[in-house]
Amino acid sequence: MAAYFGAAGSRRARIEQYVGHLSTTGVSWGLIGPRELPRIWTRHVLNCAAVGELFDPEGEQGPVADLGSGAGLPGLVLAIARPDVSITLIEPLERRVEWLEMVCDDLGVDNVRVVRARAEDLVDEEIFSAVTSRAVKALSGLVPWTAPLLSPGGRMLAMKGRSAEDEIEKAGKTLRRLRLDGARVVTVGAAVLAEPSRVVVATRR
Ligand SMILES: C[S@@+](CC[C@H](N)C(=O)[O-])C[C@H]1O[C@@H](n2cnc3c(N)ncnc32)[C@H](O)[C@@H]1O
Repeated sequence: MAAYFGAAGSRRARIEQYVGHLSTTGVSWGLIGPRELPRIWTRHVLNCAAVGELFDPEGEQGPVADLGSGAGLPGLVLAIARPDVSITLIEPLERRVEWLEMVCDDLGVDNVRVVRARAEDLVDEEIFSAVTSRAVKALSGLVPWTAPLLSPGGRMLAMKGRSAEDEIEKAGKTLRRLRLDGARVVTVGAAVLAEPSRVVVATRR
């Protein structure tokens, strides 16, 4: 955990506070299943924090969006781990947005914005240097939501499981049509996690 949140200090305190919210109101509001609680750190928090290994260590070029953020995974975890990066959490469901706003307020994070919207409704309104996502849609459906939100040179960072390579193959035409180049699977978190995270990375031409 120290690798992403420090051994002590505000990032460490905030991530513990966030896990406190996830394990209480996160469950009672239906954002996370009670059966996830025993593995909340490994399978959710650290697994998501590992995506930050793909951010520029000197700071991202522009703001980052997390598409379909749900309970803030991975977006809010990344915002806590990387207070130097501005992160917009995009989520269409009112109740989830309300929970995210409540939690962000309580944590006192000032690098996070919560936007209630469907990704496809933000086209031509918002541009980001990276767009993260986890468990939102298969890649062939996710690419049309992600690509229009990226600046030239911006990167899609889509967390995926074992199906990642398959999904890249199936989305080949869509990736080319929407000018996302070099789609590949990158493994992150190997030094911290027994099961490292897998991220599909592609760059907007
Ligand atoms: C399975 S949940 C995953 C939530 C979170 N990323 C996680 O890994 O726990 C999928 C999320 O995508 C959101 N979503 C569905 N359609 C969307 C759209 N068109 N644009 C943005 N988000 C959407 C849902 O409301 C939901 O919160």
